Amino acid sequence: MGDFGSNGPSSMSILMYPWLAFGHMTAFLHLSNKLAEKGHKIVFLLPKKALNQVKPLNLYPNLITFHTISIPHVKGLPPGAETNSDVPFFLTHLLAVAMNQTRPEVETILRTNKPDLVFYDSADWIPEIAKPVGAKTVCFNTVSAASIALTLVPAAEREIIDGKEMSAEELAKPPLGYPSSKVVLLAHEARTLSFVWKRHEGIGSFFDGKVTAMRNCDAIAIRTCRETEGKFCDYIGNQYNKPVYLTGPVLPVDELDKPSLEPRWADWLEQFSPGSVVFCAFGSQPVVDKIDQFQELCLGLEATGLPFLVAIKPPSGVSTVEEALPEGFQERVRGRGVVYGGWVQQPLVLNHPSVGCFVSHCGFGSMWESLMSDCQMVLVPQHGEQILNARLMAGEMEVAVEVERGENGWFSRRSLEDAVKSVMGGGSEVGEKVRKNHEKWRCVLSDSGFADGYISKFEQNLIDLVKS
Ligand SMILES: C[C@@H]1O[C@@H](OC[C@H]2O[C@@H](Oc3cc4c(O)cc(O)cc4[o+]c3-c3ccc(O)c(O)c3)[C@H](O)[C@@H](O)[C@@H]2O)[C@H](O)[C@H](O)[C@H]1O
Ligand SMILES: O=c1ccn([C@@H]2O[C@H](COP(=O)(O)OP(=O)(O)O[C@H]3OC[C@@H](O)[C@H](O)[C@H]3O)[C@@H](O)[C@H]2O)c(=O)[nH]1
Repeated sequence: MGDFGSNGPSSMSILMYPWLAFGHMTAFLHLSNKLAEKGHKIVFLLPKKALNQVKPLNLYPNLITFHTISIPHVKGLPPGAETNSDVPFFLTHLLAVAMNQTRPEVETILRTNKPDLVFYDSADWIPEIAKPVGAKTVCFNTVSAASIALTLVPAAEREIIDGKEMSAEELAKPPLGYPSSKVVLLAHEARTLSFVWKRHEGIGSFFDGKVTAMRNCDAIAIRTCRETEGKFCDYIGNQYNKPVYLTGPVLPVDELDKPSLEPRWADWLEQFSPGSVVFCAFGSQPVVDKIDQFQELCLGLEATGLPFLVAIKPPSGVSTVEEALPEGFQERVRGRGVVYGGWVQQPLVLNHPSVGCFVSHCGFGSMWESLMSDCQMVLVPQHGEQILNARLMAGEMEVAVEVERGENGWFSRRSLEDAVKSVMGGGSEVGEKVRKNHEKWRCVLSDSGFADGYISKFEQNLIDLVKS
């Protein structure tokens, strides 16, 4: 085995197989770009339908090769479903079943490619098929260390009594030794965690899958940094008794220099004064279950009186965002407000000079992208890990405002309007505080040596792992 890496004569060959969700595939691809920049070769496995969307993000087509995988149909899934974007949230476990059925195809690819390393997050059987071909395995987590530490460590195991739902209080209890009292869930929020321990036929629970994935890998990797989540990473390392490699934020900074925002949005945003537009996006998968909450979101933005652009998937039960809009809404906001159900280039929109505020569901990818932008941030998290990310941003880092919710967990148009106005109007104490703190973090994170330092260390960790 020769020397590896940016300074060595030979490169590592790496296979990547992320969970079938755009938030995960994009994070894996950003990391692939960083490793390709250092001369390593990557074979990237993904479903056919995802190829067109992900391909433009490949900055090193000579080193990163896409290999499409056939995702079999599983009874209960919509016909042709291949990624999380095609599947309602409550059917996600069936997509995991479909991913498991790709094992024979992945095994053949592994035997042919014989990579040095395999990166995965959800396909917990990867170590079983990688070992025989001599590949080392890395479980690369694209979600926050805090959300893993709260629910996906051995100490978070729960005794599930079949047929009995866990109470919200039980769900909210952090595992022994959990290192934060701020990044936690309230009882009503913890209900969104019930999926973690729920058993499904053929695949067990989400908890079982993730713990197996992290127990059996050679190293755990997390897309985070010590400065924001050090104590959670240490906790995870101790729980699994294995190394935890950190990649840092892994954002495609150079791409932002390219003036390639689609003209339809560039032209639309251009009409408004600098920092005046509210951009709202809720990630790559359908997250708002209830049409009423979808409408409160629209009405709250309308009430701010500011120009706004919303990129969001339709709520459950309808197939287009237009069907879900409140009555008369489009006429009232014509010229200053757009709700769009398709894909927009989020990092480029966030960096457009007219955009001054980001209303986000607080997915971990969006969290990094917003930290690197100079937008004010309003958080409307929908599910467990997004709520924890929001606590990290609003509670620990104090860089954002989280929208207030009632006892039932619902937010109102008024609470959204208030949150946006608190960060967009001049002279608000909270608005100034989050702006200042955000600016401090942005300086730290965008320092040229910061991200590069993480990636260099990460590359060295991988080289040592492969040689071991
Ligand atoms: C099995 C079905 O899955 C459910 O949806 C899963 C979504 O999970 C996201 O990933 C995580 C979510 C959470 C969370 O909400 C709360 C937590 O405390 C921890 C996590 O962790 C993860 C996670 C962690 C590590 C890792 O390597 C991962 O790959 C994920 C994921 O981002 C998203 O794409 C999934 O849709 C769904 O609710 C369904 O009801 C379940 O049946
Ligand atoms: O219209 C869109 C929607 C999304 N995106 C991009 O897609 C990515 C979405 O990832 P997020 O992590 O924010 O959110 P998702 O809900 O899609 O992801 C999910 O899986 C990945 C985890 O890190 C998230 O925490 C989890 O919520 C971001 O990089 C965002 O810029 C677009 O570019 N355009």
